[in-house]
Amino acid sequence: MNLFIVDPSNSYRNVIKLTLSNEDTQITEASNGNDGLAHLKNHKPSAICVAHELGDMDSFKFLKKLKLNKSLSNTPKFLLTSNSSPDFKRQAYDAGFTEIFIKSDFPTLKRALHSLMVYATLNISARVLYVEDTQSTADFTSHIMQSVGWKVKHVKSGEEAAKILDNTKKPFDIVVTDLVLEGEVSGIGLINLIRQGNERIRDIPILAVSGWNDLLRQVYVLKHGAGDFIAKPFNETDFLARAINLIMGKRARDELINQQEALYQKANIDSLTGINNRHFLDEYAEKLIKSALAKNEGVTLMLLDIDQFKDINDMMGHPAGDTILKTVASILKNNSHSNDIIARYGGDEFVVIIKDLNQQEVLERAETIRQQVAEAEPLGIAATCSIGLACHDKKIALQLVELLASIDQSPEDIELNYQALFKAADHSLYAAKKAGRNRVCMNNLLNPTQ
Ligand SMILES: Nc1nc2c(ncn2[C@@H]2O[C@H](COP(=O)(O)OP(=O)(O)OP(=O)(O)O)[C@@H](O)[C@H]2O)c(=O)[nH]1
Repeated sequence: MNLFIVDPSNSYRNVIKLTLSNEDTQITEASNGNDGLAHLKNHKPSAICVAHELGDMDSFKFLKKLKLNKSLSNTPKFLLTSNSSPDFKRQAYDAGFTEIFIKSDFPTLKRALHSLMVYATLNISARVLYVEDTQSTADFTSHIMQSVGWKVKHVKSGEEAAKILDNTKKPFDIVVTDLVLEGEVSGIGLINLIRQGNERIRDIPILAVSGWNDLLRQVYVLKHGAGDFIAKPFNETDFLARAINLIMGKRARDELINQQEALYQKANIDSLTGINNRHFLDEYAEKLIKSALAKNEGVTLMLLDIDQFKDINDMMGHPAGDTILKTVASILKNNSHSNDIIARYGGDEFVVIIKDLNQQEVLERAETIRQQVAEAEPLGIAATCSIGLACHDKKIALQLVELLASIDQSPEDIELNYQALFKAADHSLYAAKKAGRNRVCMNNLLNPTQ
């Protein structure tokens, strides 16, 4: 960023240079108004800082003369003054200064210049869906966006825009829409379509453009979900600043979502196998089982343990053991339904919670898994597993309720929860191991094996 300072005080200019020495800012300077104006005839800095007393003129006169230079009309002009009286400040704003800084308040000046620098060096690329029915306005605005390197898709109606949003694979960074459009869908209609659309489009920032600069309409448009509003005819810098703010805001939100997702993954996903970990299981299994039991749905807890895994590790090495763990996880995934929970409980032990299958179906699923593990032989290594099941199936649940009723008890009186199912499945697993491994055992809670 280039900063131009006009101040007669050599030492003050040096202090500013020192203050901004850590920023990526080139500073040029002049010590009086005429030298400053002469310099600015051939240079276009990113911002101009002017002291009030310039020796040969004051800052108001300086600014008046500077206004003749149209190429600087969009350049921010800052007044550096020691005069903090409200009247003086008002005069300075009336004269056209963008912002006023108290000379001794270096931190505030530094923050303002830092923001300006971030913005000036912001080289964002963007895909824009631009909806405007008047060709001349569309040409002018498209040119503004294309001149900063944005890719603009221009259409004239809300219907065309909706179709493109539906079909496009790569999402747009922003939708810029006029309120009056060709066809039946208005700009506000399009905003509603986007905000109430599918999850791929409903968060796209929207900049609404209108020929009517009327407050009620602005508020109405913002309430419908536009991120900002700009009235025609607009200034190029104003338009781009609003569009960039919307795009950057969306990017910041997306980054936050990605960070949350990464945190979730770290906390709940087993890094070796990519399936849920014990933390996730402890958090959600109880809720899932409780809700299944409350609705009298069947629920099964499957506990799978690789047989003599320690020997495999010892003989084939830890990395080979890891491959077996990954193979078992993918077999479990391939045999699961979307609402099952699959987790690596720890070491070579896996848990699957299955909803609403009867005993026979659960046994068949477990048997398939056992067989596939035995046949997989990753890296040519034979491995088997033992599976313990605790099945609380629907029919049994009803029998249980009847049984409890006959002894004057209700289902709430018995502890049928995650811990109980886990314990029962663990008994089954123990039974499977004891009976020689590579087999499935079931414990139906009403007829425990132990
Ligand atoms: N490769 C690998 N091994 C692991 C990992 N986590 C735990 N283990 C090993 O898994 C083995 C688990 O063995 P155990 O469950 O005690 O017993 P086992 O050899 O499987 O015998 P049974 O269960 O009685 O059939 C231990 O040797 C652990 O060191 C891991 O992430 N990768």
